Amino acid sequence: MPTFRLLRHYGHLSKLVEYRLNSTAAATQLSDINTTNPKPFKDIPGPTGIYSIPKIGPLFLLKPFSNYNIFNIHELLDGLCDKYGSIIRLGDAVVFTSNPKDIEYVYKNEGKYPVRPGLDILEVYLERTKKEKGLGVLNGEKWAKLRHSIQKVTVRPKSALYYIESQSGVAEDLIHQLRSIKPEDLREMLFIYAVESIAVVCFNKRLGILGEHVTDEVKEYLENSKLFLKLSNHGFMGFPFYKYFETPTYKKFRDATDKAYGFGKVQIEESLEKALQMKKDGTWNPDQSNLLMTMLADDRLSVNQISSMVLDLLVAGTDSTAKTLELFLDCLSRHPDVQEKLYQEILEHMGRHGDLTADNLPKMKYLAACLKESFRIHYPVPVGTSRILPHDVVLSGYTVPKGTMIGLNNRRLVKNPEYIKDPTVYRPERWLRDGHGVRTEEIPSIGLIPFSIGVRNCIGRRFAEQEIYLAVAKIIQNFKLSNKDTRPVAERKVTYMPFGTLTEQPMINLQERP
Ligand code: HEM
Repeated sequence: MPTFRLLRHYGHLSKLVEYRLNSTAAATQLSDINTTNPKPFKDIPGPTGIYSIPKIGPLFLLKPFSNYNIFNIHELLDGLCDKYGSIIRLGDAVVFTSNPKDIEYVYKNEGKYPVRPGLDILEVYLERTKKEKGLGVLNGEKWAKLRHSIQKVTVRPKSALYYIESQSGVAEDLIHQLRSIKPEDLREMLFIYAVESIAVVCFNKRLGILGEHVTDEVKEYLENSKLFLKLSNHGFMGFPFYKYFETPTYKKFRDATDKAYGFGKVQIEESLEKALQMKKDGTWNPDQSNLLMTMLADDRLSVNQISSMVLDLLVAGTDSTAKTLELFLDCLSRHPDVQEKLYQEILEHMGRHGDLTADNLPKMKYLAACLKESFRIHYPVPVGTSRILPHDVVLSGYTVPKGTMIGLNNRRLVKNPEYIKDPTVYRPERWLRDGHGVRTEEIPSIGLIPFSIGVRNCIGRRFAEQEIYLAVAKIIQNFKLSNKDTRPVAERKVTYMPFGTLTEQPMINLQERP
């Protein structure tokens, strides 16, 4: 998610309570909705007393009044669901639901221009520095226009396959690096891998940062992009003073973002120069996927908009993928049986030394099942996505007024024994289909949607999945993973910053296969 897109959707209770939109979008009237006599909003179960004070009540659920903050908000929500059920109301403007029917209903009613709660600190930064807003910050028609231009080259099933060969080279370099690293360096290495891999898509070139000698410039970029993510999270909590003056946190955020953007900008300028030259010379083959060229060919987009969009993808596409990889490898390292089965699939389709290709990737069904199960055990985001609808809806029999922030709690849904057998067990087989295309276990189709669905779903899904498959297939082809920590996967604590990451460093041992 675009990292900051994700940041936009989750938690931010102080911000969420502000949302009551007066949308003019075409509205489905309550009378259209399949419900009779819905109960009023105020009857939705949830914490009462000070917690239900309009606007500020939900803030009392968080630090310093409790042990919860934006990083462990999933634990707060779990506790509330245990107490109140699948739909809960927080204060006067926030609802979370893990009822699959509600989730489906919200997506069906999200409208042409779905709205997610925003990440204001980034928006404030972009406005103050007079930078173009990317997909991460836009809404309405402006969002739709930009989305339309970019999704042509990102969401088609084959979009990512165009890059598979170059990204496979990045995975090869990762293996080389993994041969000599200590377990405690794995997290950093996966982050660098994710940057290098998405850069292939964004700039049509290798940055060359997955090498022995990482330059100071690259180190600075890595540090600042991490700081950017971390501070974006901090910006969520409490009253948004940064909107009115430059608070110390805002200043740190501003400096980190300036530097992270600065690095990306240099890359973009170089790549744009080449792309413009190709356009001039007529040497660009439009059948060849080239994100920058496709955007340049769209006269409706300015060069500044293109730059900001590419930066959006770069930032959004790194931490998300790196953290998912980390959680996935941690699951595999605790399940030698699963690893062995996956290794056999790799031998069958890729061979002992071969690569993942556009031909054999679709055959790797077990690999895909393993990733799905990893997403289920450690949902990548603390809830799911969220929406602010332009009209009233009825969820779980209660009226939910327009403008309410509706958190779709898919994370909770895919851990609920009502819908998933043995939810704490890592069992990729549950995602496999039999010869008739039927899943071995019945699972609600709306349950596991880590990239979300609908017109505002994750634009980078194909790239993220491909980068993860490339890395994991190569890692399992070359190493046996083990873990000194023998706790079951479901007991591993995850912190959301904003993507799920192991609270304790992953301590995975990589043993070279003979
Ligand atoms: C495992 C990795 C990833 C996960 C779990 C993830 C998840 C998500 C989710 C849940 C959303 C919100 C969708 C919604 O509200 O309906 C989202 C949006 C988005 N993601 Fe990802 N994402 C990942 C990787 C990426 C990558 C690699 C890129 C870029 C190449 C990317 C770019 C975006 C963008 C630009 C949006 C905003 C789309 C919009 O608002 O139109 N994501 N992502």
